[in-house]
Amino acid sequence: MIKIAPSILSADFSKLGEEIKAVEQAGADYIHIDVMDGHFVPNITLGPLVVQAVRPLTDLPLDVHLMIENPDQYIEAFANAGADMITVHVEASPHLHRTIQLIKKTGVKAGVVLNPATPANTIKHIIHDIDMVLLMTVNPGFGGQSFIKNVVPKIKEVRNLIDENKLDVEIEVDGGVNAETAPLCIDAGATVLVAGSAIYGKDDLKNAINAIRGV
Ligand SMILES: O=C(CO)[C@H](O)[C@H](O)COP(=O)(O)O
Ligand SMILES: [Fe+2]
Repeated sequence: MIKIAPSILSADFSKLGEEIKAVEQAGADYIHIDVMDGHFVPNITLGPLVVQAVRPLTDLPLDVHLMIENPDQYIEAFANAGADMITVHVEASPHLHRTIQLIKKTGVKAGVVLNPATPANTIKHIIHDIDMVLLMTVNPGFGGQSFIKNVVPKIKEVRNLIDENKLDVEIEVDGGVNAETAPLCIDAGATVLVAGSAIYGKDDLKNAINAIRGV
């Protein structure tokens, strides 16, 4: 079954609690939280305090996507705030193995994110150590951008890498995912789909989630 992770980046922050409960009731599997620092990406969003505030509002796993420089410095704070999985960008983590070990030491699931232009082979030597690969299908920094189709063959490459090694690693796709682009990701081997504008931009959240899931 394909999992859907609504991105709260597209939610109305003035009523974040209601927005999170609404997607949980509409069938979401994870809550995707986009952390941006204004350095690694040209936008600033939220930090551990918001994750801590969200934690008691839902039973769903909190999927924290760190788009920040020096992720090692903040991993413990996000884990303590209630993250269930933390993903870090390959491009922001020069000592990726160490960073993954730091995440695992806190007891949360660890994932690695690749920007659209970053090749699949950058995770070849870390794939045995992680729970999730997050493939960006937009350049990170903003919601509401268009899906970059040229990333689809990379989803297949990562799927092959995982299957060849008989690993239980999720492939998550993030950026421009909607009812039209989701089937491309699913056919290529993705198991978790992040969507912000294609869910929070719609009146009927349940229909929006089902349409992306392909139900
Ligand atoms: O990481 C992200 C942007 O950097 C967001 O998760 C992503 O953009 C979701 O928004 P949308 O579905 O509207 O593209
Ligand atoms: Fe994200």
